[in-house]
Amino acid sequence: MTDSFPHRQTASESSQQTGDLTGTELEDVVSRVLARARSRSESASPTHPGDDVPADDAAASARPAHERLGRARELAPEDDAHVPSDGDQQDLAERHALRRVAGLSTELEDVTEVEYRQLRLERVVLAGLYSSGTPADAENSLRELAALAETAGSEVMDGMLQRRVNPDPGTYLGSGKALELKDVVAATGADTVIVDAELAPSQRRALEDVVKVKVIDRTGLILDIFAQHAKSKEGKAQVELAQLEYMLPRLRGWGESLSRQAGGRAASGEGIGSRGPGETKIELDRRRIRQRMAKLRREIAAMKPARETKRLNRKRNAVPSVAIAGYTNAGKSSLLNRLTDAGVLVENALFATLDPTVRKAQTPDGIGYTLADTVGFVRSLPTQLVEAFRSTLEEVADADVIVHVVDASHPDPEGQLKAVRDVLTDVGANDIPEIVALNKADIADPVVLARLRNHEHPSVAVSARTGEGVAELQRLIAAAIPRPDHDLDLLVPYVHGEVVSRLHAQDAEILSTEHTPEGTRLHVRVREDLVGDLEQYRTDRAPGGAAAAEDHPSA
Ligand SMILES: Nc1nc2c(ncn2[C@@H]2O[C@H](COP(=O)(O)OP(=O)(O)OP(=O)(O)O)[C@@H](O)[C@H]2O)c(=O)[nH]1
Ligand SMILES: [Mg+2]
Repeated sequence: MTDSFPHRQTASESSQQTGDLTGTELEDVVSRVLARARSRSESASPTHPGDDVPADDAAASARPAHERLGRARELAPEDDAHVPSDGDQQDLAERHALRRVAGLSTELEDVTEVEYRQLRLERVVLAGLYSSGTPADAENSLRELAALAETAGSEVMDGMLQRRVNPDPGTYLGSGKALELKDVVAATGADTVIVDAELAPSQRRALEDVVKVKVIDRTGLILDIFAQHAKSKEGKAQVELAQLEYMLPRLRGWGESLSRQAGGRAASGEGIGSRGPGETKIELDRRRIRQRMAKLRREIAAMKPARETKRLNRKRNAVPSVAIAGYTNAGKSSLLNRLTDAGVLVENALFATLDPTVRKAQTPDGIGYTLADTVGFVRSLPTQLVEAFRSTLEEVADADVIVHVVDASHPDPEGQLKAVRDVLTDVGANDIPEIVALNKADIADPVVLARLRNHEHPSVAVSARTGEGVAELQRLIAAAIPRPDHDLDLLVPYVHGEVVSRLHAQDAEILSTEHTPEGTRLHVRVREDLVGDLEQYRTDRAPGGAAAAEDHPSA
């Protein structure tokens, strides 16, 4: 049917005129990107798109690895099996129990709800441009977009890439490609197009006018995922703020497509949705959005002190802090679970973690430290989100050591390393000592692992799944965290036995212990904050310290 359209040229014609990929190149890329979507629609699963784990994936893992790589995934080419070290994945059950059901809401309570409803995704077609990079780069980016779309709960029907030096200022894609996209949309029955870029509001509108379905961009999609996943009060507020910020300049466009959706009813002026927002309404909405944003900013600012206090407390007690950072789906939460038995949510989805967890951990020689899980990073993380999550990311900026987790089985681990480092630089965390954990070593290509190990120092190949390399990672962490550095000789009278137990509990390195008639003699290394408390027991600097201790027994 599409062949009858004059703009559908043969591959070679079109590549001469618009600089598209050649026919085979394009076929190649798209077929690889969409292999999974296709295999899924062939299996014609009657269930909800999000519930398709069993049959499909079992079949996929039975196929040879090179075929499985064709899955439209940044996601692992694997089932979602959990290993015991993942702990109880209660959050996962909860998340899966709550699925979106489209089109249920009928009444709009306030303007923000309009936007949320606008973003509800179902069957989507992806579209991207590639200018300077290789086809492989473009393919990776489109794969990632497919994974993001799936994480947001939609089904990817098809994808298109156009080779073009600069985006079309009007419709982003060239006008011919835009029409072609319209055909693909019609042929697949898609209701949404997702563009792999941040579109200017006018581009989004113009493209929407061509393809006749809703168009959203990468930023809108990521914001949508964050909105679905945020759980804590602060996380929710931050995401809403980012969404509103993103929406504000685009308000007019949303309003228009909304009134278009209302269709005939709007024209005949009856019933719900008939009052398409006119200019005045939009002005009003803008003001309400600004007010809401101001309120959210105040709320977030008010939540900050609690976090700050906690962090300062940790600093005061000088417990070393380690932050786990890395690209989304790299296995950060899995690794945290491995290192601490935390039972943090692990999911083969992008941005599973939005509410960072801080856990206690210990080096093999018993030095305590905190280990913080963080929000995953992604290429071109929307600036609105970097802003909104700055306080979360500050947790990283404040760490003594960063464990940078990379998915070594990913097609472009170097690109992920760079994307993460860009954000780290953004939040001022670039000079913190970094340990690179090359995760998923169980399924990674040994050649890639070797290449990464050569370039990244210090680095270690690990598998959160099998536990391989985790002991080595623990050793690297132990070597990197600040150690207690005050060397003291103590004599603690037996009546003050609690001091000795406190030393054991409090991250002191106890180098020697000797029981003498006067009390316990210890040679220890402690952190600054303990030195004052121990002054009265010191035999190295304060001669007669033991006697002093008798005079002023500590509480
Ligand atoms: N084969 C293999 N899979 C792993 C390994 N580590 C994690 N995974 C899988 O990778 C997926 C993502 O793991 P998570 O721990 O949720 O990743 P994350 O970095 O916390 O992801 P976000 O929170 O979404 O940013 C899950 O399906 C894990 O089971 C590993 O060492 N080997
Ligand atoms: Mg996580």
